[in-house]
Amino acid sequence: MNQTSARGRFITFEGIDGAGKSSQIEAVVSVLRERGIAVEQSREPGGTPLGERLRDLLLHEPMHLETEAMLMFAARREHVARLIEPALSAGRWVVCDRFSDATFAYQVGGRGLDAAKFDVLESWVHPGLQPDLTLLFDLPPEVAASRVRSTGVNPDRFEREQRDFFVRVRDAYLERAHRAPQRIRIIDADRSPEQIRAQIEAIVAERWFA
Ligand SMILES: Nc1ncnc2c1ncn2[C@@H]1O[C@H](COP(=O)(O)OP(=O)(O)OP(=O)(O)O)[C@@H](O)[C@H]1O
Ligand SMILES: Cc1cn([C@H]2C[C@H](O)[C@@H](COP(=O)(O)O)O2)c(=O)[nH]c1=O
Repeated sequence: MNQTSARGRFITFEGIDGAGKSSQIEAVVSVLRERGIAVEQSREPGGTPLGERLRDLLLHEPMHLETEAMLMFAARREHVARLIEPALSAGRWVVCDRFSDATFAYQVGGRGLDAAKFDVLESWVHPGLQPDLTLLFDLPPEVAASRVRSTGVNPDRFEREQRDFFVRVRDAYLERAHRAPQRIRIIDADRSPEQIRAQIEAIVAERWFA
């Protein structure tokens, strides 16, 4: 490991299912690599062999809501220890599809679990670690749902939730963004992929390459 390299940056993408994060993540990773930056692309739940096994359970296996919440954090513990921290410490950037904001949006906002418990889990699992930048893809749940349907892929446990659930998840994300406006940038995701990509590239350039 290069002891003198500066710590890498941690960028996360968030939003309700079908918001359009996946293709834009690829674009950001390409832009960073073109600038010569070493980037790890990852996702949650997942990102490690064990995390991916937990992901499979989380997305497909019926379970108690608190089991779901704790498995999200178990997968995250593994991810932080094995991928995120080693990469950032070695100067590599990490671009990740979802992180703890998703737990506050889905498990607290969507499922109605107690936020205080997650504050404790967060400070246990990743004390002092927050993304440097979070891009929150915001759009009406009905638009997102129609995008999910149009993929033709069998919906998972979360994608099968009803509109009310996604309204609560969206509201929780927006409330979190309003409390941390420097870190969480809201992207109007109900636009063309080209418009969204241009805005994201401008945000990244302004933050680090101006
Ligand atoms: N800006 C856009 N306008 C219209 N359709 C889009 C847009 N962005 C993505 N899509 C389409 O919507 C669908 C969902 O997109 P994508 O998989 O990128 O979303 P996501 O946020 O990663 O969803 P999930 O969190 O459920 O994995 C795909 O079929 C994709 O082609
Ligand atoms: C990290 C995290 C994720 N979720 C949910 C949100 C999504 O429905 C799925 C992951 O699927 P994606 O299509 O790859 O986005 O998991 C959650 O409920 N809580 C979390 O902390």
